[in-house]
Amino acid sequence: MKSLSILGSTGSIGLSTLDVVRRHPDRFSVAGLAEGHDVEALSRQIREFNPSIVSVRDEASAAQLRDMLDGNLPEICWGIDGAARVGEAEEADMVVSAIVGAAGLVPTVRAIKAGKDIALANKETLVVAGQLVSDLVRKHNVRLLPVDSEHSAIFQSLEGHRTEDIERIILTASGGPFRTTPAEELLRVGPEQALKHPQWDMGAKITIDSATLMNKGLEVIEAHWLFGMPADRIGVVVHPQSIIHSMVEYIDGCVMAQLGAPDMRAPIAYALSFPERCESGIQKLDLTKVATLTFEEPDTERFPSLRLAFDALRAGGTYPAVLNAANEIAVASFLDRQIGFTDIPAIVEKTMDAHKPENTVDLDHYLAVDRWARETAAAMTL
Ligand SMILES: NC(=O)C1=CN([C@@H]2O[C@H](COP(=O)(O)OP(=O)(O)OC[C@H]3O[C@@H](n4cnc5c(N)ncnc54)[C@H](OP(=O)(O)O)[C@@H]3O)[C@@H](O)[C@H]2O)C=CC1
Ligand SMILES: CC(=O)[C@@H](O)[C@H](O)COP(=O)(O)O
Ligand SMILES: [Mn+2]
Repeated sequence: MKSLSILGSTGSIGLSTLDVVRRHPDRFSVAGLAEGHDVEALSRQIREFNPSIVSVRDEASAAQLRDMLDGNLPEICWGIDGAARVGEAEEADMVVSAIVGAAGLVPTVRAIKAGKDIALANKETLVVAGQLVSDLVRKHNVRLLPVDSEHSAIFQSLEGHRTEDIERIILTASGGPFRTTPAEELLRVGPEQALKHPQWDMGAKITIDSATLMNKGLEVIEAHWLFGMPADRIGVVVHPQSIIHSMVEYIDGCVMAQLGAPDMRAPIAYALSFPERCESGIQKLDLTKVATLTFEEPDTERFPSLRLAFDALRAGGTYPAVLNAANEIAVASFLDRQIGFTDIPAIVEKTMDAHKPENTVDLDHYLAVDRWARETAAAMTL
């Protein structure tokens, strides 16, 4: 039996994770749950999965939750410290890191320091503090298993192969809802159009990132830290059907790929049950129904965010943390209709230009840079 703490349990990844857990009561149990403000949803999860510790956004939400529950109460905490305590829970064998944004960094770092294996959905953790997190994973001898669909595909395509035989890794991108939208129309698109992802049903922030191609940029940086590949050996190809989840090309020209229906329960089930596999509930792939798989070059003129992420990775140091924080602020402002779609990469680029880079592996330093970039980007949204 593997006991899980799920950080971000009421979100898209959290719900898919709990669906996998529900299918395997003999295999997985829930030690802890952490989320933000959806106390109602959390109370239902507590009744079904009986965790011993939970966390919500603030003290008021904790009081609200306590009033909703009767019988055996779990320990109730709040804030980032509360989420981190859920990750550190003694009975947890593995932590599913699925809080959205850089808010997931501290709980993930503390879970690693507590010796927990990590199933990582929260890509921002590696974008902000990739060197620190990689060092801690080695130091505490824990497993960092990818949940992100592309990285799970690469992880699976690497199995049984030697690192020195890899030529490059190739991330697939759906291209998002604006793949064929002309540049001048991108000036006018709003959140309701950007939130219509062609293939995946996900939280709002990552869905906007998919529309700008920043999601792919963040994933390039995530791949760099997970698989030790330099920027020049990470490729991106647009594949609108999202059936091939990513690929590894070897030095002999052979390419290994992982295919499947676009449903996050597959990579989640793989991370939870690794090195075994378990039934995930996804639809079986019928290639005769898919019929056509197509591929295109990404357009970094219309979608500069992908280029900015490669720039940040090549520049290194604290640049990726700045890229991420400015993007989080710009995406939130776009969702609030304060700025337009094309302002998102413009704000990220200007914030990066204003940054004086530093090399650091210190958590507080990363957090200070994150705060600076948020303030700088926020001033541009007014
Ligand atoms: N969705 C997907 O298919 C994929 C997602 N990912 C990554 O996984 C992560 C989660 O994405 P997704 O599930 O879509 O996001 P959602 O917005 O759907 O869910 C986010 C979860 O995090 C919680 N949360 C947000 N802020 C805080 C906070 N400060 N403290 C505690 N909990 C918080 C939310 O709680 P509440 O809503 O109650 O506030 C919610 O449970 C992201 O990093 C994303 O990039 C990666 C690959 C695919
Ligand atoms: C499901 C998943 O892993 C997402 O990151 C997905 O890849 C987003 O699709 P895009 O390829 O459009 O960014
Ligand atoms: Mn992905």
